[in-house]
Amino acid sequence: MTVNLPTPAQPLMIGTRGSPLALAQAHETRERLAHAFDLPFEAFTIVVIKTTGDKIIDRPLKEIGGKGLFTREIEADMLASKIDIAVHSMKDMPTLQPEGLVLDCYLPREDVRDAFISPTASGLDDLAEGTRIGTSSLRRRAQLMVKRPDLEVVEFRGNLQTRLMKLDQGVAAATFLAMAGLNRLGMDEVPKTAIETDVMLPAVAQGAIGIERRVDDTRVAEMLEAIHDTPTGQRLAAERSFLLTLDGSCETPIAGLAELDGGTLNLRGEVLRPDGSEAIDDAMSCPIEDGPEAGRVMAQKLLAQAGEGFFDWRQG
Ligand SMILES: NCc1[nH]cc(CCC(=O)O)c1CC(=O)O
Repeated sequence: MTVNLPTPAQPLMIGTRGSPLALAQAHETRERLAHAFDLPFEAFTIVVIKTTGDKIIDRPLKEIGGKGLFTREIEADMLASKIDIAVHSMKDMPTLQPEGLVLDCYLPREDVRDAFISPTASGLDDLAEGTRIGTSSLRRRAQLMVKRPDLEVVEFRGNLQTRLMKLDQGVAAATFLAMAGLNRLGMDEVPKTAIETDVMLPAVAQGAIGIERRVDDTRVAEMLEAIHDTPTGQRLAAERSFLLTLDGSCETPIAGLAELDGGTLNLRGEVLRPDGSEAIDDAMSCPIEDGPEAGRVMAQKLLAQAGEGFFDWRQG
């Protein structure tokens, strides 16, 4: 290793959002880097950056619109060299990064499944007709409507803690959260049931943390190589290629998951109408290195199958 390592006097600046989950992910990144290079924690500074998505919490995300609601300010600070790396939930990341930035470092992926959260019900089949379910995710709403069109969905924004509080207040009887977030926060006491991926296919990149950097920062590139998890990178390459070809945005219910089995990559994908009136899915297997191509091909197949009109509700 020839790089100039950071020191407490000249720390590596780690940018992150300020939510408890974002902070936990930034701390995990710092721990992994400190461990990999035998550095004290003081060689890293965690910088909390407030994004547009954090500032507006009283409206559904799809009404605010625009890509990168949770990333724009962080990326601007990185381009201005106020921070050196940014830690992101890959699920929330646009498929393309701004000029000058690159995302090619992933930490080992957490549980990819969604969790069913309810203080009273044990699962989707355990809910009376008309029960209110809280979610702000178009994907989860659409997938829920496929299985239980009789339930009522209410908009549920805010961070994990806020959503759990809303359940306690009876705003809804149940909600969905990613298992990954609950695990990373050590929230073992939350009443949850993991939903298998054949029942609810997760969002592309769910459970994965990505670390973004400036393209020309070779020192940081070398450091990040030491903590990069190759299997996670291979899976996300396939999933994000699928998403990119579908042109997925926040207005599009899309699910996708790649899994590795020896040298084989198994990819599943799904597109839905927001009201759950139609869902189209597909699965493919290929050698791991062909994952991105499989993602493209599967997206094109789904687009062809969906046909004219399927995406008409998609705005812009
Ligand atoms: N959209 C918010 C978001 N972004 C990442 C996670 C969870 C952690 C992850 O999937 O990596 C969550 C919350 C949730 O879906 O429960």
